[in-house]
Amino acid sequence: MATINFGGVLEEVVTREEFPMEKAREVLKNEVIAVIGYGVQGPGQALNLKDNGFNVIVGQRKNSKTWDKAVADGWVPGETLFDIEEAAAKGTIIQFLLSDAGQITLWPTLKQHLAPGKALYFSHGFGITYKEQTGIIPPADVDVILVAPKGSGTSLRRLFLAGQGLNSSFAIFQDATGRAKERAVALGIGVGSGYLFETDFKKEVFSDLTGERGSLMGCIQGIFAAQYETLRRNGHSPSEAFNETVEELTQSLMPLVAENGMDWMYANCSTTAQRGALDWWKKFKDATQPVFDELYASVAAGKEAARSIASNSTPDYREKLNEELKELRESEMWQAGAAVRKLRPNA
Ligand SMILES: NC(=O)C1=CN([C@@H]2O[C@H](COP(=O)(O)OP(=O)(O)OC[C@H]3O[C@@H](n4cnc5c(N)ncnc54)[C@H](O)[C@@H]3O)[C@@H](O)[C@H]2O)C=CC1
Ligand SMILES: CC(=O)[C@](C)(O)C(=O)O
Ligand SMILES: [Mg+2]
Ligand SMILES: [Mg+2]
Repeated sequence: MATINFGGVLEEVVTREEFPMEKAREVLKNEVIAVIGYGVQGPGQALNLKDNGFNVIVGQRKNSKTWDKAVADGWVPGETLFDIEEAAAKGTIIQFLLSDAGQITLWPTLKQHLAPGKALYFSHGFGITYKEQTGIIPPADVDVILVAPKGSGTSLRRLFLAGQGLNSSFAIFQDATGRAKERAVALGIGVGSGYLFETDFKKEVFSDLTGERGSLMGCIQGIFAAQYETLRRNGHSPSEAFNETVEELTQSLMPLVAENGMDWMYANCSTTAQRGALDWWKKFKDATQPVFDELYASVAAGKEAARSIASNSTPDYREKLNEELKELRESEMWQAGAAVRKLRPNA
């Protein structure tokens, strides 16, 4: 572990330098890693592990679109691709990467394949933390570990192919073999993480649910929609409103934030912009703080989990989500966005 100063707070993290891929391969050399589920995280983690030289198989429902996707990605039925139960039986490490709601349905079946000494791996603290709602209570003689990449499985794969990596958290819920930590860290390195920071299952799920409902996904769409509406109400064209709300942010300003922080992005804007942004950000913070506090409380009370389980367990959950995504896509703002994207010089 390396001790790093994060803004004045010292934290122990794992980097690729002190835990190189060679070491990860050594730790996992006798393991069969069974990746169960081939949705978004499944492909990213399974393909990265395979390309990094680990022994990986995929478990997926036969006669499904994702089974076909797995075949198209190079997994071979009967050799590296199996139905879920067969893969779970073969795996010594079982990466449980079904949707969080899907994990509840499969749990009674999956737990039968958790022979003593195996490791049960999650990429979210959801199933374990909200056990009253999920019923996921692992037997005491298996390791229960987590590696949660902080981003989409799609980005995990893309960044891996570009020679980069997403940061991930890792956690140990249960150490039955005495090897839980080295297994978790080796898997974290193997799936293509940048650096790894330690957490516990509860903190992982509380922060993750807050982040995706908040500034990463929910809040950002809310803020975009509000500003776009104000501009449109005041007679600005869709093109002007979209550029001033989204396109400039994603294409010009966020890359500068990613590169060197907020003050660096500000410093590369006009002094007029800097004056205004420095005056207004605190007002936005104050306006949204109560919403974030409400959100965190809802997460901590298990209400967000309940809502997610209820809506994602219905047979037509995918169609319903797609309908809502369609509504977003067809809103004027995002239709304007589609037109703007087509006009990008490299489009
Ligand atoms: N989507 C992402 O990039 C991220 C996901 N995670 C976590 O990783 C885990 C996997 O998430 P995703 O990849 O988004 O899952 P997903 O929603 O893409 O679903 C994964 C697979 O589960 C299958 N599935 C769903 N219900 C099922 C059932 N009842 N029986 C059998 N198969 C079923 C789906 O067909 C799909 O192939 C979750 O715990 C999630 O919170 C963590 C970080 C990011
Ligand atoms: C991509 C990610 O890490 C999220 C937003 O938390 C998720 O997909 O659940
Ligand atoms: Mg996340
Ligand atoms: Mg999440």
